[in-house]
Amino acid sequence: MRAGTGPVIAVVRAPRIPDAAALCAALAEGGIGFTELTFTTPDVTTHLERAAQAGRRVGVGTVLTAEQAERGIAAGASFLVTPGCRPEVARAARAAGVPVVLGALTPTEVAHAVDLGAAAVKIFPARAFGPGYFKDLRGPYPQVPLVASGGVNAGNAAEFLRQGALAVCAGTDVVPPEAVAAGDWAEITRRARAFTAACAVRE
Ligand SMILES: O=C(O)C(=O)C[C@H](O)[C@H](O)COP(=O)(O)O
Repeated sequence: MRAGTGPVIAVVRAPRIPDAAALCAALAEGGIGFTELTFTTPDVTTHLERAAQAGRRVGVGTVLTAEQAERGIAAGASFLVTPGCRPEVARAARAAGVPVVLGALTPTEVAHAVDLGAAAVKIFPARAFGPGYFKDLRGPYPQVPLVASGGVNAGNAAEFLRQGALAVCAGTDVVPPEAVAAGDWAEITRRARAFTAACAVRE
């Protein structure tokens, strides 16, 4: 995958999800095929099951422990995401053969995440250093798939991709907690469409 063509992952951090399958369908309608539900949502495993059974590509994020990793995988998560480098989560993912995206911020943490077997490294919070930081990281780490997460929106996503992120995470810009809780799927499709349209980087 070359820079600028990567997928978008919607990160859902909502207090309530009325219908996870409908939520994923609304995102897919707007061009976002990957959804990350997070452990800060109550009953996240129930939502994972519902979305996975509907055939959606759904993963689980904010995974901090091996126990959470195992529960997420059992519920149908096809990928795991952590906010920081978590060796026990990496081990559980490897044991189950499920890809894990480990969070990192500094160059040292990026190396640690790679050593732990990360399928990709999530630079979080990406807003802290901005898009130019991805260009800096790609110097020493040209082969490491970097994902921008935290503060990415329709206004800056293309720049993160242009500067070297292979994928971007869309959180509150695409899935505002209140729209999710209200089951406003039309609004979420509209936001997903605006985000993916803004990501269409042409080089
Ligand atoms: O859990 C993850 O995977 C995260 O990366 C943490 C953040 O919740 C997301 O990155 C969304 O952040 P915003 O787009 O700023 O709303």
